[in-house]
Amino acid sequence: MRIGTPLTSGATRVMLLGSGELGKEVIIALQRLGVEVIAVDRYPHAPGHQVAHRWHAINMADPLALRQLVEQERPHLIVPEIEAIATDMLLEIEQAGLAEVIPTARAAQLTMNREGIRRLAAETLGLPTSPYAFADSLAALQAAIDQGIGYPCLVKPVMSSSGKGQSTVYGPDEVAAAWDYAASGGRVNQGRVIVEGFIDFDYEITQLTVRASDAAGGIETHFCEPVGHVQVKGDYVESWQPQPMSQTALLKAREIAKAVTDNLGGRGLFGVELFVKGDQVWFSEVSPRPHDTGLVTLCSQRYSEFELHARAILGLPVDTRMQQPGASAVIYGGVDAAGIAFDGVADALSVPESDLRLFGKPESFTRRRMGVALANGETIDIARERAKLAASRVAPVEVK
Ligand SMILES: Nc1ncnc2c1ncn2[C@@H]1O[C@H](COP(=O)(O)OP(=O)(O)OP(=O)(O)O)[C@@H](O)[C@H]1O
Ligand SMILES: NCC(=O)N[C@@H]1O[C@H](COP(=O)([O-])[O-])[C@@H](O)[C@H]1O
Ligand SMILES: [Mg+2]
Repeated sequence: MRIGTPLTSGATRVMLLGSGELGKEVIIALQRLGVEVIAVDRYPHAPGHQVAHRWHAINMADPLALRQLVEQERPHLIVPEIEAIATDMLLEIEQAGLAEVIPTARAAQLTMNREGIRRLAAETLGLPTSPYAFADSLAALQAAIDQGIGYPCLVKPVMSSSGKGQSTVYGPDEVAAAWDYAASGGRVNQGRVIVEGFIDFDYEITQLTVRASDAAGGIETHFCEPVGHVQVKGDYVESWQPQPMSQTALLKAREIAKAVTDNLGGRGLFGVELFVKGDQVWFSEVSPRPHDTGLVTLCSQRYSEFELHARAILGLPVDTRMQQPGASAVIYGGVDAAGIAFDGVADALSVPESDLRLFGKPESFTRRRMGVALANGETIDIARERAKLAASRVAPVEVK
């Protein structure tokens, strides 16, 4: 793709729908390639707003507001960064030729709702997943568990991310609480949940997968080294690269990732979430965009997942090489307050081979991800210890 000069009539314009910590890094990568970037989120001064050419705060789930903004800004590419977007309107925009949606409007639509992507993976593509059912009421949820899903199981809103509204249910007396929590925790409350049988995995990975243009004008699939991670309450707290895997499990993981991403199509980076036990691999879900656990690639790869996404969506060549083992550890807000400060940054950065990203979110919540520590080391164990140590030294504090 030819790239113009930002802020002139020939500019290459990219609009991010969602401008959190992941979008912020994509925007920085695009800015470095001379792209004009318009950052959109639901609230002002989102992380990506702070590094874009222009920013807007709108309700991205409102189709008319979305259409109006696209007509006003005329982006060449629209890059969804969160799930909760008016994806019907993205389809209309794509069909009208107003802009290209990354990777495709259909991919955004299928992955915004757990039902779409789960049925595609399990029923259309025949990939191994946890047993699952959908329910629209507490009674239906209880029936699904009784009729086969069993305990323990996970209950999740069909539309949510970062573990919001998700709980693990160990017995019949916990079902009602899980239903209520799911109904309150979805980003767009649909009153519908997925219930999944619990997979007792050895470890879980994100298989970052890139669909990029090749020299012949087709699309080639590239894989990053597997990213291992630890999740607490459905939200990632630590990740590392590479995750050691048996050759059989790695091949299966990549086969699954290829099948899913081939079906979703388009160009860009995907985060394919997989559970692994021995040589067995289950598909969990996929983000058609950079993945939070992939923040580790900011220190472990030659080109981070954000740079790879930027290159792939622009039709440029990619290189998924890992350079050195790395790890990331999340920094939560710890306090409910606006305009917080971070103490201990110097101590954190005195950890060998460490780095930090403080996202600049205007408001902190106890469990809101406000930053991440990164570290390298000769082994993943050393990198993980360093990242955790650096993260633990950063102290978010209220500014009085
Ligand atoms: N069926 C399952 N069996 C065992 N663990 C599970 C299952 N489903 C989810 N988990 C655990 O919960 C985590 C979060 O689940 P999931 O990825 O579905 O939630 P999410 O809200 O989409 O999170 P994110 O947006 O951060 O990817 C998983 O990474 C895994 O650790
Ligand atoms: N697992 C998905 C994920 O990590 N998404 C990232 O979190 C942001 C929302 O954060 P917020 O909830 O703190 O506003 C999103 O914009 C995206 O960058
Ligand atoms: Mg997930």
